[in-house]
Amino acid sequence: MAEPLLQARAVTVRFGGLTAVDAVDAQFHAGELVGIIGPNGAGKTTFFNAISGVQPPTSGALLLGGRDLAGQGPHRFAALGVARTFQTPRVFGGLRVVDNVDFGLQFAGRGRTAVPALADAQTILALIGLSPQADLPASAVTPAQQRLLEIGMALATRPRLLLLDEVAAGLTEAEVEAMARLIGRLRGELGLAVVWIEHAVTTLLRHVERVLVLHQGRKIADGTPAEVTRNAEVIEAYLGDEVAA
Ligand SMILES: Nc1ncnc2c1ncn2[C@@H]1O[C@H](COP(=O)(O)OP(=O)(O)OP(=O)(O)O)[C@@H](O)[C@H]1O
Repeated sequence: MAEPLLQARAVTVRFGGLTAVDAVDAQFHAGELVGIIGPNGAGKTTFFNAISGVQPPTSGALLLGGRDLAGQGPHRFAALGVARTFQTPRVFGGLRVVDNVDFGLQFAGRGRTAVPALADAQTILALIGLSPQADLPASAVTPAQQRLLEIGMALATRPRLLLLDEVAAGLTEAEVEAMARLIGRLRGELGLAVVWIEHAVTTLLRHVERVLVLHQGRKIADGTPAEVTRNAEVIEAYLGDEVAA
């Protein structure tokens, strides 16, 4: 198999006496759609923070393009093709929707792209279905549209690896399905690797091809949805009997 886009080796994040992420090994390859699940407080967001430069790991390595980026900031990760969204969308409410995407275009400092769908802010808005809202202030669009906009801002940095943190939280069933279809297209049409944290496990497992399970900071499983839902430790820690049945 080709070299992974990003490889986490024994990544550990401690906050005082609490080990939020405990020696997690993981690798993500080009074009993969991977889910991350686990109970509240399992360390999912902290792991994302570590692999996007938001939270320097206490120990461990983060290999991108053969370099260890552990301890570097988000700009470095963005410049090397890692983009992420946050649990609470971080859009600039006073700026127009299109200007928010423009901000993303400038953030990673990448002037060119080989991907026509990411050529400029208007094209990115068309991809995520927000062209009609282009000139509205970001604060005026719906919560679901703000989540899409945050994905647009992340796409504007021209990533190779896109990290999505609960982008379907609080959406209606129809919106969740639309979001899942968009995520599938980002992977399918743009060839991005997408790693997706979501509490809506049943939806997630229907769409991803591999899933990592975190529990108390440790990775307790890493496999296909079918493998993970049969895993005794996962069932005990998280899924319960109904998903296993
Ligand atoms: N900045 C911080 N300072 C101290 N403790 C933190 C910090 N960030 C996270 N934690 C703790 O680390 C642990 C893991 O939190 P994290 O948010 O990564 O879990 P999660 O799996 O994303 O949870 P959720 O599904 O509820 O979002 C929790 O016990 C949390 O309270």
